[in-house]
Amino acid sequence: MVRTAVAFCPGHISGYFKKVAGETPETTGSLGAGIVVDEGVRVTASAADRPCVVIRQVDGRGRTLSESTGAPPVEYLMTELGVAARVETTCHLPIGSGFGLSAAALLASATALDALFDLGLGREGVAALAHRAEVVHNTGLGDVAACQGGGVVCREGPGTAGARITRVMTDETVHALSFGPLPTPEVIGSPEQLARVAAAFPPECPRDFAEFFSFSRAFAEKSGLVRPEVRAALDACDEAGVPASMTMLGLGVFAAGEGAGEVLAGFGDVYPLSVAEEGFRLVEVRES
Ligand SMILES: Nc1ncnc2c1ncn2[C@@H]1O[C@H](COP(=O)(O)OP(=O)(O)O)[C@@H](O)[C@H]1O
Ligand SMILES: CC(C)(COP(=O)(O)O)[C@@H](O)C(=O)O
Repeated sequence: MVRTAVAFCPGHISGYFKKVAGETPETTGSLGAGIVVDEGVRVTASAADRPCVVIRQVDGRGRTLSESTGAPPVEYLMTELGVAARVETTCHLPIGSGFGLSAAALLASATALDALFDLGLGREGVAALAHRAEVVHNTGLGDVAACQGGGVVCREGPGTAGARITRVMTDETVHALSFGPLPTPEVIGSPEQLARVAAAFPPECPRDFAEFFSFSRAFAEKSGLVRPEVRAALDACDEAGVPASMTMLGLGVFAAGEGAGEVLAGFGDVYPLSVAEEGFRLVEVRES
């Protein structure tokens, strides 16, 4: 009999953020706001002789587009837990493009490993471990905290333990577009970039969806991260009166409201996304 654990975690589009450098990974993270989206990473895990991670990118119909092996942050989870498994991650959204997929892969993997090996970590233990892996590898700061639940989320403290996190639910559709990756470690590992980002940070939580967009856009403009292709798409949204900003940290744009999908379609493949109602979760444990 082979035991397989399946878990899912939604992605997170960060609209704005500010790094908080604590003494430990637990107290390190970011403040900021973003949208937890219904697409993310699905993980299947089964015991193996040695740790192995397979990353699969699929199209809208679930057909495999590419497959690669090895993901240091996910392997770190297994080292820390002292377990060995074959972990397969599947996602449709592009990796490295500001959709928080490293955090989603970590939360879904830790959830699946917890169930597979009966480790008793629970939601808080899973989130704490995933956050540590993310911070240690510089692949993100606030996405794990955000993906503990759904909604338009504002984080007023770093990390997953005790930070004030508020969520606003909405049935709006968000349209997102990616021109390619913007490697997270390059930005959050650079003191100059972080200083600009910190100076651009709006210190309040947005009251509603519209304010989330205006705060995000003001941040994007001041952050110095907008590149020409992103600028062209933002300009087109402005002309059409569509609220839009840049996916942090990726070379992409997200927009909402009437006409958002049509305007972005002029620039590439658009992902229509719903705001997620809940965060990471175990899907099933099956024996076959
Ligand atoms: N779907 C995934 N499955 C496994 N590992 C992933 C996945 N997405 C990201 N990662 C890990 O995170 C690293 C990229 O992190 P990052 O640039 O922060 O991506 P993102 O912006 O999508 O969160 C990858 O090199 C890989 O190690
Ligand atoms: C913006 C970012 C630092 C990285 O996000 P991503 O590239 O999606 O991993 C995020 O973790 C945050 O703190 O808001």
